[in-house]
Amino acid sequence: MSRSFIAAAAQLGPIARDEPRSSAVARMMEMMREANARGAELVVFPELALTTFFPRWYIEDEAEIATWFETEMPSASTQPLFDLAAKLGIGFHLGYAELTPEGRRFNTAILVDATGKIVGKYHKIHLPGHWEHEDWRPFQHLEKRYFEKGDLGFPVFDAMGGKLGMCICNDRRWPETWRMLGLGGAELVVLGYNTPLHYPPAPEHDHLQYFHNELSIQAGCYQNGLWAIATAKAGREEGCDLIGGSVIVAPTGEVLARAAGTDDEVITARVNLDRCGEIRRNVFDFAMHRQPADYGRLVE
Ligand SMILES: NC(=O)N[C@@H](C(=O)O)c1ccc(O)cc1
Repeated sequence: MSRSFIAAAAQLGPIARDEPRSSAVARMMEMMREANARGAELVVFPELALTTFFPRWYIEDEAEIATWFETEMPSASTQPLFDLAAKLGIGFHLGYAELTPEGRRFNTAILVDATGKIVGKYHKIHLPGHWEHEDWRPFQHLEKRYFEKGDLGFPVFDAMGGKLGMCICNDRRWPETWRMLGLGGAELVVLGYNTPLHYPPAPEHDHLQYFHNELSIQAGCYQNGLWAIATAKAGREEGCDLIGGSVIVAPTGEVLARAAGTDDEVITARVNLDRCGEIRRNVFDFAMHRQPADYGRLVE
């Protein structure tokens, strides 16, 4: 497979609380067709792409919590997306809430190859928010309540003629995420996010949400010499505004494509994995310049 290909971020607008998975999947299939018509070989969908962002609600009933989770993948409602991808010969990345056969709950992302086969899985490690209902918040962010911390580390997979890694939403703000993926040899990191515009613990930073999104992704790309495709679930979802700003970023840190709105929107750019060398053979040649003996405090 060529190491230079067109890739797409397929940003989703809001998903209503009562919107069935089949509807979200139909919207994603329409965007997959558009991406394919624009020559894309890889489509990146957001975090928790099959439902509304349910961690904004406090739920005690275990049976009700379970309704937001997938027990199999592909499932009956996602099979059409897998079938279309295989028919078009296009790979994709998808985020969803996973309930394992052992009863464990993860915020999960998968990588699916051009034949419709799952070739990689990641469980979100940096879970933001809180565990219990907090009255003072206008909406909750209960990822710590509903998900276990990921147990798979930061794996890197052979795909698209190169090395691909994944992270999810809050992970993108942590330099350690990008460094772990970079050290693992990742040439492209794909990720999805659900980021509220209003940040209740520090509302004075609300106007910086788009900036901090790009700052984190651009720094991660440049400092590790890799590509990123970052896709939002965006728009006013059940009264909560989520940022858009999906981007495709080069190893130089340059933004090559950026979503303009906060609804369903496909953006594309050519990704040439060989361009990682522009950075990895120069300023961030890890073997030549990195000094791990002096970084001990990082893992204390
Ligand atoms: N889905 C996520 O991981 N979202 C987080 C993020 O974008 O970092 C996030 C943003 C704002 C909050 O108030 C809480 C969590």
